Amino acid sequence: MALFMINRYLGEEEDSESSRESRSRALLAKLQEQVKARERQSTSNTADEDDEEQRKRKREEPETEGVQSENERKTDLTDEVASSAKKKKKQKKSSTENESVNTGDKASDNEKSVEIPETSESVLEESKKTEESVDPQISQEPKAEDGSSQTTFHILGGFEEKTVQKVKRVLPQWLAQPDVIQRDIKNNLIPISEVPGICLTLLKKLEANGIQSFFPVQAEVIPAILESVSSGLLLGPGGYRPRDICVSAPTGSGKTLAFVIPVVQVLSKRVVCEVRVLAVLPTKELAQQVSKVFSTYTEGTSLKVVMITGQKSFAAEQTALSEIRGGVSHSLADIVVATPGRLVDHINKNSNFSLQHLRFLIIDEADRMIDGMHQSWLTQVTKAVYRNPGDTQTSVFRRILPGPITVASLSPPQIPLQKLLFSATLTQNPEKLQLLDLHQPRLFSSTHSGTETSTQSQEAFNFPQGLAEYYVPCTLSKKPLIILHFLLRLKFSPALCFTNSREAAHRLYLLVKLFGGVEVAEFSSKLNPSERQKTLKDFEQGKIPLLISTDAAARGIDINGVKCVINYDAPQYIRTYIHRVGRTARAGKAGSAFTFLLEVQEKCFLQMVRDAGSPGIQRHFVKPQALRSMETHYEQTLAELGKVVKVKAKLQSCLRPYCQVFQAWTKPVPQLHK
Ligand SMILES: Nc1ncnc2c1ncn2[C@@H]1O[C@H](COP(=O)(O)OP(=O)(O)OP(=O)(O)O)[C@@H](O)[C@H]1O
Repeated sequence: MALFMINRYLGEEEDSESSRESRSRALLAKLQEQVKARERQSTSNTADEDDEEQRKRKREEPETEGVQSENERKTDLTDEVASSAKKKKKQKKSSTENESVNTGDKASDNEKSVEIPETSESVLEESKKTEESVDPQISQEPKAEDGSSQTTFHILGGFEEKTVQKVKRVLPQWLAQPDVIQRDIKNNLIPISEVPGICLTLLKKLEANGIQSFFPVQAEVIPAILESVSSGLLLGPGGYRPRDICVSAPTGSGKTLAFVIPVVQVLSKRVVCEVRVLAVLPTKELAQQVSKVFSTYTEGTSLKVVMITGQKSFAAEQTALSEIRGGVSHSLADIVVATPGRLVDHINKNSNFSLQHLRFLIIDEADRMIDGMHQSWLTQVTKAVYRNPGDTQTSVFRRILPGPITVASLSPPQIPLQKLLFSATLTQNPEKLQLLDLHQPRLFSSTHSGTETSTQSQEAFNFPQGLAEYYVPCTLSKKPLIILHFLLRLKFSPALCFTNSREAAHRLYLLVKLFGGVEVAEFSSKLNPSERQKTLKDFEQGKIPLLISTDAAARGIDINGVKCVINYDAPQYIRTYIHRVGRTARAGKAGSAFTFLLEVQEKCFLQMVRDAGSPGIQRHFVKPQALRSMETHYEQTLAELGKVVKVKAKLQSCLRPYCQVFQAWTKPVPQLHK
């Protein structure tokens, strides 16, 4: 017996007219009977309503001239069937109040299925469909009077409307149930002496640097890292592998010290200088910042911190990393702070740079570092860590890639590699985290709704406790005026203002400078590293009350005393927003963030911020009268700016050929090979 019967639709011409006619009539008669029977059953009220509806529909249908055609009569009948279906649906609805959305949708599908069809064939098909969905009893009946089965066409690839069920996120246990870190810094300070395991030397250093108490993230994470080295400080028993640690805590909550303190303490017991800590950060500025903190806490010890970010020449970095003594390379660095690009360069081109003794791999701004994984820096690091040296036999230990545990794999002792991840916006995307190849990770997070989050479609993040968020409804032309109003009238300074591009930052910088009355500087990748460093220093020291920046200063940069962050251009991504506004309200202090929004941006932006778990963003409206007195001068400044920009553009086009010649001159001469 055939499993499927396939009926081919042969078109109207192919079908015999008479048999088709008789079949139609038979079925319609049957349907008519059933409809009447159902009508009798239904309550008079509902019948009245539906009749009225039907009459309305009929009135709406275009009047056809002449005698009513066969098709129209059939359509009327089909409508009757539909109306009876509706009645049944209404009855059902009233009886079961809490019917699911799906049921409702099916019913609406039924309604759709009785829309006026064009051919008699489709009339039959449609009426049959209606019957099937309305009443199973009726659906069994469409058979011709002679008892022969009906020809049915199964429409393949039809588009039925279905409500798509919202997919609930199911997070792995470690992500869904993290160790909770308190968000409120001020009320959860822990005196440094109360945190177990920290040596006296470090406690003294902390005090000397003005740290009396630990912030919540430090009080939780420092003991956890110290505990993970307790079963094998540097060299553990075979198979020993501590859990990797992930930390997701708000911006400015003190994550840097949370890894610097335990790592320095662990390393203070080392005998031979080898690269045991590698901290990878996305930008030079951040690497410099972290390197500075490491240097502060390693001062007075034999531990060496080396930064490889490309700020110095490759050769200079090579010299800082290792030296050759007695024909053998010796490491001069215990802690290496690097940017991914330069790190990969050293792994591939510097044969004396060894990561075979690496104990801690610190990935700060971890979500950003995962996104930048296209450079495959992590794969290169892992390869370098497990690269077997030539003298494997004579080596005290042999480092092999972790794999299935066997007696053989457990016997030789080896240094475990532990990953420490930090971010204010650590991703919960398991696919992305998979790239990091974490070992039994343990998460510390201040997103309290660990389990709730798992049911949300969007990730929730951490916002600093002291942050007040505002949005400023404005028009494009009024944006610069509002900035000037904030700085000149409301004295919102020091203020860090973000734009979405270098060009926008530069234009705004020129405009504010020409307007006068406020010292302003710009910060972007256009400046060279030393210029950037100087600008940040001047801003921090209060010499510049307004710094206009691209997202180059959005992440991780710790500038003391920023009172106000202004999003001149609304950020497109929630992560960018969180990092930008996180440049204020740091270390438990208060701060404000203002986001300028055009009317078209408001709805989406506010939704995005709310979905991300913002405690609340308020409206800050700037009255037009407040700006009026500045308008004339502003118009003049705009005209002046136009001239300046034109002159600059001309100069640039004139200078371009000279620049090209100069570039050609300064290009290194290719080496001639023999
Ligand atoms: N225990 C502490 N007591 C006082 N100040 C502290 C303490 N810990 C950190 N700080 C200060 O808090 C500021 C923010 O710290 P840090 O830069 O480590 O924050 P973060 O969490 O890394 O922020 P981001 O996510 O923006 O990078 C720094 O200026 C730091 O010196």
